[in-house]
Amino acid sequence: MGSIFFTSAGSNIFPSTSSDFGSIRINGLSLKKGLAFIHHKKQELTITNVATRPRPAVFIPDPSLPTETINDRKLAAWTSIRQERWEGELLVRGEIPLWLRGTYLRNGPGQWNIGDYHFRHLFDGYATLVRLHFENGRVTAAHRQIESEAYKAAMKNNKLCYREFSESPPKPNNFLSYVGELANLFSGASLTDNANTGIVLLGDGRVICLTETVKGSIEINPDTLETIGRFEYSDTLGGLIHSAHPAVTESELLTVLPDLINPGYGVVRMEAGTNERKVIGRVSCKGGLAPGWVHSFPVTEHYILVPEMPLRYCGRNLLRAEPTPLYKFEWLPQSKAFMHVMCKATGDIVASVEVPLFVTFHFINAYEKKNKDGRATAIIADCCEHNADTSILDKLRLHNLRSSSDHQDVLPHARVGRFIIPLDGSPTGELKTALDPEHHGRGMDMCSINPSFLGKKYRYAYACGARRPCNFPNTLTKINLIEKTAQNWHEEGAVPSEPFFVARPGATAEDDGIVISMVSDKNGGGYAVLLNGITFKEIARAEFPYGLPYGLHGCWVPKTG
Ligand SMILES: CC(=O)/C=C/C=C(C)/C=C/C1=C(C)CCCC1(C)C
Ligand SMILES: CC(/C=C/C=O)=C\C=C\C=O
Ligand SMILES: [Fe+2]
Repeated sequence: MGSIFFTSAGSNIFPSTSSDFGSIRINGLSLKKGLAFIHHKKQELTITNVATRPRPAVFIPDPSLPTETINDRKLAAWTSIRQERWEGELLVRGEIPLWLRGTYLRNGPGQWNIGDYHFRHLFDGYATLVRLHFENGRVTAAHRQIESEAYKAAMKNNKLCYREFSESPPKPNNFLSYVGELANLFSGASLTDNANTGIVLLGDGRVICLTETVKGSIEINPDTLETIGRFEYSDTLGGLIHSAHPAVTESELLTVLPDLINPGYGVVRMEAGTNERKVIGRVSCKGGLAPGWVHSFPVTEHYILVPEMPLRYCGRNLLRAEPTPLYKFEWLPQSKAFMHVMCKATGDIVASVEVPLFVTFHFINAYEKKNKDGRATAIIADCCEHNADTSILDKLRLHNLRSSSDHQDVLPHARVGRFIIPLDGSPTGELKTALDPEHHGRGMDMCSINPSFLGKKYRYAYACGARRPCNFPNTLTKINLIEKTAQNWHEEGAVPSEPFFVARPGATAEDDGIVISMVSDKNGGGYAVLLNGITFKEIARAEFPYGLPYGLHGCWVPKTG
């Protein structure tokens, strides 16, 4: 697959690709080779390339391009991107604050097919990056595929070549090749590097896309979205899997590496400006013979928390080529659930407590509860908790996302789960419901906070909630964890992605900023919505000339100078 720029092609512009991604067709205009910048004016667009601007044109989406139509509702969210890359200026409705200067980057699975072969799970898709650049109240946008080895090999060979979240290349047909497969699995050679989940700005300015395989750490250029290459860890720690959500600050990156051979979890720190992870400590599994799934983990000012979910890695399922109900995992309630607390400075485990069974992808935040002498007596850790029910994983199969109608209320219930982990040697911790889940429609995932409050006592969380009936979270919700209330944003038939908080420079109030979310609308279109962080009311939307697939997580690269 060649790189895709818009090229002139008579009166229509097609991406210069031989693939069948489809195309955005712009009539009545011929552009020189290069990136197109598009300014909308209602239905009319002005297209400019770098050399000649502005020239009027009308954007006509190709009606033959697929979007999912369910009961008259078209939704791009669960449909693969239609071309490998695009760049242009968006039509802004409303007013974007002038202080908002910088780039929002969002990662997520955006291509769920290899030719005619269709992936089954949301998490399988090849990574698509989306970029929104805010300056002077205007928004330029782009999307581009991450060129992971897994993606390039699939496109070149027209078949699946690596193990994805739920997909595996076909089973070997004889014993010898089975042994080879085993070796490839345990050396990591057959694992995907499709970095389709997280995206972080390191303290040194590098931007890294992540998935749960260590090899799937890929550096990208935040301006062009170009894949720079694999982020090579310079240490000799190895490790095949890690959390998709490291805790990143200006000075360091902390992450957890589940260890399947010697069941437990390694906790490491990588100083900004280096590629070297150093071990902080290790915690052994308390229940079961395999570690629990660690999609994310919470940190406080002085501690790293390692969650041990009863949804555990399963050696048997890892080896299977065909999918199992819980993919690479198994639900082992008898193995119980634990929270481990590790001191950041020493690596010592200061608490390892049994907690009620839980299922979470995303921890929201955590902080230390202190007594009047300033000593930490407990840790409070909040997460998007799926009521200890693993069925959410099945609901995220593309077939389910594409086929349920709006009227079927099939999204399992979720809540803000609050762990209270005592530091006084008690053997158990608590798991409570932080606020009445009715306030957010009993849907809860894809959370963010004001990043300055990471690890500190905080009041506000932003997340996707539900307006029922629905089959997927369909609201943006601002949770006040002190008042135990929520404010919700909803647009009928639309699917918003993770609300991402950007603080106003100089702000002192926790919620003084804006919240960005990318929305797939019911007509097959898409836009970025901006909400005022305080009022949680919409202040602007920037419309794409096409609908984007659903994405997972974002990061913010501020414009300096
Ligand atoms: C998108 C998301 O939230 C999670 C993605 C997780 C992935 C791609 C996990 C991949 C894995 C394998 C390919 C084999 C080993 C286990 C595991 C890390 C689950
Ligand atoms: C999209 C999602 C859950 C939605 C359910 O409420 C989870 C995504 C996990 C990976 O980042
Ligand atoms: Fe995630």
